[in-house]
Amino acid sequence: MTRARWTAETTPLPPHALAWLRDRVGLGEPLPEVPVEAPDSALSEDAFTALEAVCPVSVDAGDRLARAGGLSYLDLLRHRGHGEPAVPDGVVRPGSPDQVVEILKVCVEHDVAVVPFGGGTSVVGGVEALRGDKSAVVALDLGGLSELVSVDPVSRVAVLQAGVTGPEAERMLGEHGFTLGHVPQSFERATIGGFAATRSAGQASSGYGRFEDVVESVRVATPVGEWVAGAAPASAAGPDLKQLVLGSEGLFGVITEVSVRVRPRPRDPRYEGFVVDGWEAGADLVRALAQDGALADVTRLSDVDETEVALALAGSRAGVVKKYLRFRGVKNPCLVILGWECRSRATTMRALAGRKVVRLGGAMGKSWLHGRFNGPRQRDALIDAGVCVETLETATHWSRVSELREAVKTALRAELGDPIVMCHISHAYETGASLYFTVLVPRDLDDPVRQWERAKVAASDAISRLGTITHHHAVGRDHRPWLAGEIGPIGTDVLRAVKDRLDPAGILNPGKLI
Ligand SMILES: Cc1cc2nc3c(=O)[nH]c(=O)nc-3n(C[C@H](O)[C@H](O)[C@H](O)COP(=O)(O)OP(=O)(O)OC[C@H]3O[C@@H](n4cnc5c(N)ncnc54)[C@H](O)[C@@H]3O)c2cc1C
Repeated sequence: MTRARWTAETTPLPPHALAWLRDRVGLGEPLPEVPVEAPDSALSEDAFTALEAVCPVSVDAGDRLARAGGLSYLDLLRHRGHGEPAVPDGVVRPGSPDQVVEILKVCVEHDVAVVPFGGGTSVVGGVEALRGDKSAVVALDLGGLSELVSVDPVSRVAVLQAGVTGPEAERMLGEHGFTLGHVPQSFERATIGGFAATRSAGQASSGYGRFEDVVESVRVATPVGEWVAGAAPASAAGPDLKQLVLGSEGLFGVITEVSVRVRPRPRDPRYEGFVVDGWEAGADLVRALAQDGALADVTRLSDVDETEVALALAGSRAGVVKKYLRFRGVKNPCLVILGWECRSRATTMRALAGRKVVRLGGAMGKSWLHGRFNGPRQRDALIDAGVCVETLETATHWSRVSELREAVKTALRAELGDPIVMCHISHAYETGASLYFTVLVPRDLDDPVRQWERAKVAASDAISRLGTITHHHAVGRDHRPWLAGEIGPIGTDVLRAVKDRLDPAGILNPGKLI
């Protein structure tokens, strides 16, 4: 596993995409890759021996570097030698929930901080190996908790261990005829425990729900013992404590098992492309679908910039599509992708009737489906080509969606000059929607780290004025400065009180969330 790239093999950008980038964005200089070294491990011999008595532990430099941070743009730069990665002093690999409980006891005893590490796909510094005030820090790699524990086909509930990855969950559930339907763009690497710890949202969230919507219960190892939260499909037995664990980002305990609602595998999934004229018309359309109960499982609206890029990257087909759209009188094309897996296509199509929507058909839908995981790979290629590329996300109410989109674009332009800022809605609700931004700008070779840090602060200030600091990437270390403003001092105190009760020694994931 490498932290510097999404996959071992490079996926080069096609020549037409490179030519378009050079023309529209301008390419920076390729970044020289500087070898990164791990500092010596600070794990004491006593701590190492006590941990090893429970499960395998490694202090190998390669193992530690492979778990030094997540996969944000700045993480990737650090692993190419620009900026300092926080490297854990050891990697601990439990094989069962009971071993996790034991490890936490040992870490309390030996003053060792613990960073739960699922797929390591955090883009907000959630898996930074920060030591806090402890003598050492270990990455708790949950890859060994990789089983489907049980399936209840009558209730349609399955129990999965925390380290199961997205593809493995689908493979194992598929053998029973079920799907979880949770497919974020990080699907290939991210884990069930990570989805739960960050309240993740998949691409078909309008149909299957966000991850917290599918969780029935969680099994959590805490430094004060094991805790199971959630007992029934619905309950009025006080506040929903499992919701306190969901989104706790490894600060309250280590999630070892998650019981989830599953659905029969879709028999005839269908994805189609449409185009509307202009962002406002598109946002109105998605709002109407959400408020009339007519959303497709996958409902995505790209703004003009994102649509332009999608068409530019599509190569030769783009010319034909553009010609057709001109013929249909579309001046500002905004691409809409709709996909039906469990919801009714007929309901959506009835709601579309009478609206000014151009149908591009199944080929465009299929093209989105085939490219749905390309983002991370293309990001590697873009970084190689001298581009600063990163994403931002938020959610807000419908009445503020367009204002927030403009505010983020303005903030980024003020910091970055003339970047391309693409935006899409990928998760829609009756009362509002998420906004997801992708930023492309030639990388500043003198100080590539500071270039993005400044832009991120400006964009986050704009986001937090008008929406939530995060819709699905979570808080981690990077969004922490904005959380208190969103939840207020009492909210912060509540989280701190829970943390103090469950983790009195403060070993779990220091420096994140609160
Ligand atoms: C290219 C890319 C695309 C992405 N797309 C999406 C997307 O579409 N939707 C989305 O929601 N997110 C997305 N993300 C963000 C990220 O993938 C999610 O936050 C994901 O849920 C993290 O899962 P993970 O297993 O990789 O967790 P990690 O990155 O390993 O950990 C994330 C946080 O959870 C904690 N944690 C992990 N496992 C446990 C556990 N078992 N118990 C307690 N705490 C734990 C960690 O300490 C950390 O704070 C994307 C990231 C990348 C790099």
